[in-house]
Amino acid sequence: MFIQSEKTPFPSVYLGEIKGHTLVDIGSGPTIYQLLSAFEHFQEVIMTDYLEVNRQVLKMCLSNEPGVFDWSPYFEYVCKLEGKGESWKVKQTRLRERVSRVIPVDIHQSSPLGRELASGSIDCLVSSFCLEVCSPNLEAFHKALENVIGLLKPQGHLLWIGVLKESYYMVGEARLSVLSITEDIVKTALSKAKCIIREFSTYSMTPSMKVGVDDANGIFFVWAQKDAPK
Ligand SMILES: C[S@@+](CC[C@H](N)C(=O)[O-])C[C@H]1O[C@@H](n2cnc3c(N)ncnc32)[C@H](O)[C@@H]1O
Repeated sequence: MFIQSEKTPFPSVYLGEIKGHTLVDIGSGPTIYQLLSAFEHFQEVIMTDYLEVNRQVLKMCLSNEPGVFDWSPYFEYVCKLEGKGESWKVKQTRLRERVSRVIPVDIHQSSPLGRELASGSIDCLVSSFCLEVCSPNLEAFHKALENVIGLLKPQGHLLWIGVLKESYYMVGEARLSVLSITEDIVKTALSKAKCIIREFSTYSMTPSMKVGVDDANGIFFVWAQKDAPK
């Protein structure tokens, strides 16, 4: 899934309001599109996934091994949006250099990154289509968000993309269940996880995007900040 335009998502990332040392992508899957703008504002980027097979694909992609998916149109498009006249190849090389590790994650553990990264140590998290897809019920979804937010420093940033009112999606012949969530559910979960919403926007699926691989209604984009302890 790739939706990025002049209006969505996260214009603040382009303005450099969100920056720091470490950016961690939670549940990266085998994809890198979700980092193409945000990574520029951090010195170290860490990608994560639950599945070893996805971590292997990412490592192959980052070391430019033959036969990996061609992300060049995505790089080209993001370079165009950023409007700096930069070559997509330069950006691609920079991303490869900036990602220091691809490590396991389990959002259902109280320390989702185990011993690799301690709670309260991260400046910014990105996560796309992971929490709602990997949580069996609402209680697990709330808890997973709390676990993930626990990784952030006080006032650390969360850049979160998810799907609204989706109950399934297809991967080949396999029909995978998704926890169907609404905008209100996302906002309540953020409040329970002691986060302040800085931006919240939604994108409705157009009829042309409804091609039978899922029953999603829309996408949400959130920029939230972990509340500092009083
Ligand atoms: C729908 S994919 C999203 C991948 C990618 N972020 C994207 O935007 O396309 C969900 C990802 O969550 C991972 N996942 C599954 N169980 C998980 C868990 N318990 N904790 C963290 N990630 C998990 C899956 O392996 C998968 O790569």
